[in-house]
Amino acid sequence: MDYSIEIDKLTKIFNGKVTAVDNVSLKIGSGQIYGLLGQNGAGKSTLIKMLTGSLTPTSGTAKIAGLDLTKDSMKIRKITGVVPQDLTTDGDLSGRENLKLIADLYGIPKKEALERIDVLLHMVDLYDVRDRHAENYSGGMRKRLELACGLMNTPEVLFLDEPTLGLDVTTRENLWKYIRSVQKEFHITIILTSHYLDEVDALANELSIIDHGKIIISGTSDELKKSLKGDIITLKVKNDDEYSKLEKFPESLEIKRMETGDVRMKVNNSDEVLPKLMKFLGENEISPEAISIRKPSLDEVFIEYTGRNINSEAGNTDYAKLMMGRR
Ligand SMILES: Nc1ncnc2c1ncn2[C@@H]1O[C@H](COP(=O)(O)OP(=O)(O)OP(=O)(O)O)[C@@H](O)[C@H]1O
Repeated sequence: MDYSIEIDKLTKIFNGKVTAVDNVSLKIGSGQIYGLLGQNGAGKSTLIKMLTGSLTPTSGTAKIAGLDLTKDSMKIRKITGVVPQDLTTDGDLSGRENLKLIADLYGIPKKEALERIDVLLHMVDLYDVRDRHAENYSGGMRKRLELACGLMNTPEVLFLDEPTLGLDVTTRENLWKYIRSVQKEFHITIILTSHYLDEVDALANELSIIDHGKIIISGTSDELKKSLKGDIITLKVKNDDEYSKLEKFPESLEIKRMETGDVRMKVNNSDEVLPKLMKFLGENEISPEAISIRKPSLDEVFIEYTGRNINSEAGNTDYAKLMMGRR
């Protein structure tokens, strides 16, 4: 396989204390959208900043399109595009002026720059508002302008750091359309960081889960889901005694207690197992406050490998929940 990015034991320790990226090794194939999925503070931005040359690694190496991160940093800047988390475009300039500014920074000849600006403005559907000040764009339009800026130097590799952060659901999904079309039109490799499971699931051909600076698991979304080998039943039990009794349930393939105190049980087929579980609960006088059943999904993968929900505040609203009403 042809690799766009080869990372070898990359580490970043801030102030000799905070290990933001911890010994990461990863190979990313050319021409795909690769997702780096992790909670806030997991180390995604730090990894991207090292790969794009804005942070020096504490140790380790990486190659971008065959170029060495430490030796060829200038060349790497020329062949990579970055759309950072924060807005970089100037609100006092129009969309077109912002793109012109980037073209000047890259030293792109004027005629070529003007042609490319038009192509990009059409691509992100901003051509009609090209002369409007960027500060008057909506959140989604502004992000699309950022995307176009990241493409101005026709990069081989494009880094998108939390591209839809802070956007509403509809605008996020709309932006996904543009990200897909960029990858399709330009055949470039896109590295996308996100803490939105649905985003990574929808866009990435392959992904890695990053937690506390480490890569926990990598693969396609389907591979990761299949690795769960079964359905998950989560029970909110009252105490250790109930947990000990539950451990004896014969149909359970695996059972563990989460940081939240919930019990997570893996079973082959929840449809068949559930009636048996209900009988077992009754016979053993276990009365959980809630039971939820989940088929393999990317959020389940995240919980399985990190022990936590990716967005604890979001709660469990996504899941089919079976409440038992015994509060
Ligand atoms: N310049 C810095 N100095 C000290 N610590 C830092 C610095 N930058 C990041 N960190 C720490 O490194 C860890 C990883 O941060 P990073 O921004 O890479 O995470 P992230 O996964 O991108 O999250 P987010 O999306 O919220 O930015 C965090 O603990 C963060 O506080």
